[in-house]
Amino acid sequence: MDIMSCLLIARYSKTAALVVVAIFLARTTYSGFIYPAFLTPLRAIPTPKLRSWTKGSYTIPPLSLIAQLRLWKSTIPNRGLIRYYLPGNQERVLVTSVEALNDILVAKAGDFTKPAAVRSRLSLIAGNGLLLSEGEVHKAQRKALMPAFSFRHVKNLYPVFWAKAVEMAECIEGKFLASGDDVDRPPIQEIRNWATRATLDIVGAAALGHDFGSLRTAHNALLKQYRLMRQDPSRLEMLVGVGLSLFTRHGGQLLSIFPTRRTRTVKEASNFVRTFCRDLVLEKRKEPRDGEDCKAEKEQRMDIASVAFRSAVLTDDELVDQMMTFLAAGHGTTSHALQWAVYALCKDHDVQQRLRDELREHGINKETTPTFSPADIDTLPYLRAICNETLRLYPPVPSTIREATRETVVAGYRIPAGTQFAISPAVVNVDAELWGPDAGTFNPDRWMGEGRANSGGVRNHHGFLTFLQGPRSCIGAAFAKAELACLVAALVVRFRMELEDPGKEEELTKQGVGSGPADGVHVRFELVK
Ligand code: HEM
Repeated sequence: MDIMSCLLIARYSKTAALVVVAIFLARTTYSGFIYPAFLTPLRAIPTPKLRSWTKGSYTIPPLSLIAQLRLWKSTIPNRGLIRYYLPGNQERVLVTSVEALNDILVAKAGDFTKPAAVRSRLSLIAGNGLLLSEGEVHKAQRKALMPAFSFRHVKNLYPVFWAKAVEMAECIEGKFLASGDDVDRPPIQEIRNWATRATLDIVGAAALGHDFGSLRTAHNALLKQYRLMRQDPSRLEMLVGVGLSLFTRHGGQLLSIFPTRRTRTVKEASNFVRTFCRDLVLEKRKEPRDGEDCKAEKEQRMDIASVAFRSAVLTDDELVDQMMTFLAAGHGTTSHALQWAVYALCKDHDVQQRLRDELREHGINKETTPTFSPADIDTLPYLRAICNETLRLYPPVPSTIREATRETVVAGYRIPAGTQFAISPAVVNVDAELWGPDAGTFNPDRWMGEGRANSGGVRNHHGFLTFLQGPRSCIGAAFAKAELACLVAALVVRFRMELEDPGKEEELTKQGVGSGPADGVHVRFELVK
């Protein structure tokens, strides 16, 4: 290359670099200052005063994101909506009133979907099943699956929940020590470990008709794949994501196309789970074709997938996606709920003892467990109250997102298509206007007494948002509540539980799916005599 060419390249690369810097500065100024202050069509909606381009509206770093949302809700005067900004100054709207919730979740539910970026990220973990389908496809899938998730049918699954809950307690006690295991099992164990294994086994047996046996084997291949899929993006990926967000709303989606080590690992793990579910469907397909006995046996299968399979509405491929959805939506969430329940019970020994007394009064104790009818679990008011209060104060899905697909109106504000909303059970479930002044404390008694068992005394049913409301509410709510009740009962009847560090305080921190106590809850188990 001659000297002239070198000089030309140097000159043009300098110009190109200057152009990139200029575009970057112009975009930053526009999206960081001009747009949110003067141009956004949402400027009538109140917004936090402080804002920076790198942190968006999150300007109080020691506060978790959830704590920050709660602070805005209680300190910024608003009429149901608060506008805030993510890092990179992407705009989002927090929904704070029951009227606005009703607009988005019920009255105008058809005007909202999960954003495409969220769907494409979640589809790897949860398949393209009920959780992520939209419109008419969703309606048809929901109709096909409703009978299997109805309370009447879920009751048939209680024995499975109870058997697995007892197995978990027995494992903690050390009943199934493999040779080589420590015979003097230490009394302190991490609840997260057992909760994850128990809830995977339960969703396997009750929703898929397959026993993973993960309670008895520490290393489960499927659990490993879910751990791999939950990897957070690296710092570099996050930085690139924020950079991309300056130019496009689809930065997250673009990022997932880059073949980084993380995206490759997540795709491989997703394929593993998909292949596993496909094999299960093939097994179901191959099963008894001949013989009345086999047919009768098949018809007795109560697991959710078998019921859906018998209805013959879903194709095999659709069933594979639904199975992936049940696995993803059904085990982490309940595992987190159990971890929070144990944490709350360890924090209040009177509540723990009162529950133990109730269980015993109803004839449930370690020895008489086999004669106990699992369906009785619904008849224990205090157990139910504790589970509901745990789900209220520590919602395992602390927030979710909706995007307007067309221009619409929410809480009286005109909302353009593309506006994103944060719907946060973690914020709404502790609203003092709905729950009273003790909304932020763990108080199972709010669910006790005349007419309170199902409402907890909340002023409006949208105030309990743990399973959302409306046509996109959790289809597995009855399943999850009964499962949690069995798991809690089986632990409390057998053990007196105390935190390893009784002074430890835990709070909900993360947004999105799956927020458990940060340290997995280290508990000292003492056998109840
Ligand atoms: C404590 C446990 C659980 C909690 C807190 C929970 C919470 C939720 C929430 C908040 C949603 C709505 C998400 C959104 O649209 O943004 C949802 C949807 C869903 N959940 Fe659950 N869930 C739990 C357990 C389960 C279980 C055990 C299953 C199945 C076995 C399940 C299956 C589903 C499905 C299929 C959907 C999609 C429903 C639809 O869009 O029509 N969930 N869940």
